[in-house]
Amino acid sequence: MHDPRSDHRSDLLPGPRSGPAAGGPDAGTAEQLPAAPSRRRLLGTAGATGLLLGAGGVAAGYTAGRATAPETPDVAPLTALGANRAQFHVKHQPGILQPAQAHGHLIAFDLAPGAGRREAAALLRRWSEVAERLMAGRPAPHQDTAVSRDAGPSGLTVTIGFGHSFFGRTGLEKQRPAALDPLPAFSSDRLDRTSSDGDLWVQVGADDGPVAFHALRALQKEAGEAARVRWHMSGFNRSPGATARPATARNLMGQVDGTNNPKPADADFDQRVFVPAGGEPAWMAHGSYAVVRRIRMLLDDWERLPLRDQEAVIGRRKSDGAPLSGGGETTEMDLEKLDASGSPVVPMNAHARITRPDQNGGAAMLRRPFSFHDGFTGDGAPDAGLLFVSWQADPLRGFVPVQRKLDRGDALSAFIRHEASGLYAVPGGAAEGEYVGQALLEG
Ligand SMILES: C=CC1=C(C)c2cc3[nH]c(cc4nc(cc5[nH]c(cc1n2)c(C)c5CCC(=O)O)C(CCC(=O)O)=C4C)c(C)c3C=C
Ligand SMILES: [Fe+2]
Repeated sequence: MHDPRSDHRSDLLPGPRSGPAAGGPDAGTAEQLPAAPSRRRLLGTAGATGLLLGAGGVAAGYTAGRATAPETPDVAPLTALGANRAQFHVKHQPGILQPAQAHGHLIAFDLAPGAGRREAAALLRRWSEVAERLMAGRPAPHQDTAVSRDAGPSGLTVTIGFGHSFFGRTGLEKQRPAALDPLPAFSSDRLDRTSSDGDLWVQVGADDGPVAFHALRALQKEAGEAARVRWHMSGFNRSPGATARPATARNLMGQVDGTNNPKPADADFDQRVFVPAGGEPAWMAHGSYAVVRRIRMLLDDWERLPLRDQEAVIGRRKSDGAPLSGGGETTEMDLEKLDASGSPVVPMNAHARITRPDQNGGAAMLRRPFSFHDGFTGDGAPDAGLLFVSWQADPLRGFVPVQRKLDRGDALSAFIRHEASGLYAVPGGAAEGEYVGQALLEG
């Protein structure tokens, strides 16, 4: 029997392409609502009972490999993209292990004055219901706007986390994880506090723009009187199918970005990314900590840089992401290799050299970013860059040591600016009949 709680790869969906998070072939087995031909059969014969997809038994509380048809039996058959469905009731919340989708929204809320633990619990219950329904391709529970109708779930994921300030507002200080202590200040920070932090954080991703917007709007409306939007950012990635073969994503500087992400098949993947079952605090079992940074790219400066210099900044070739020491994209970087003049082929301040776990006491994180573009500044420069989202079991053993190192001498830092920051505790997935964060709010 395949136990979804013993193997997080059962949480994974296959994207139509590989992504920085799931690492392509390592993305694991997947479930999809059937694409066009088999969906016809689904609608004709299996609609009420659902269709068994993929192998596997059911661990108590979590969804097995079973998907039910969206409640729109009159619509035309879905494409593979539209039919792609992530499960809500899984060990790790959706939106961590799946390849980053084409459309993303990051949104933070503050609890309204007077709202406390009771209101927060009711809100998390409502958000969980919205997420579960929309991720299954069903309408929102209240006054659905039809924005995503006909599109299927399109790989929609909703991920919910708690910021440092949430615990004071709800009288749950004793439950606040030490790992949520504010990030240290970094010398390169240029942070706008109004678009940083927040009591609650939600990540929405989908491979269809209206599907992502629909979910974002439904969640915002369900916040009702309990919480108000503090900040919102939207981002994007390449659309599934846009490249001829699954390829690691490129960022807006044109670099192949995500090559050396930890892979779910790595022996230490879980240990690096997720809080273990017996970890502290208990309500964070199977959860993870998300570091969010809005990093503006100074693209005018970057694009003026000759290709050779751009490659030296990262330590990898721009064409295919291969290390400057030779080989292909996935070849191990040779840090010792010298050129004819005796200098390291991969410069000492190259970003891909100094971010490596072996240069940072083993510190590692799963990067699952979105690009952003929010127009142009007064001088015509694009307000564009990376919505950097990293996932780790402990930020003090993931993001913090690496960012400290980058702060001291990263060749990339001349071309980027950290403009907003957040750190959130993202609990494990909700079991069937439960809501996200229930163990915290009712524990
Ligand atoms: C503190 C963590 C990191 C920040 C902030 C960060 C910003 C950032 N990175 C790129 C582009 C690339 N990063 C690459 C590798 C890489 N970056 C980090 C961490 C941060 N990056 C890590 C841990 C790694 C992997 C190191 C390793 O194990 O080898 C690469 C190379 C390809 C890859 O492995 O992904 C690129 C390219 C940008 C543009 C950016 C801010 C805008
Ligand atoms: Fe990086």
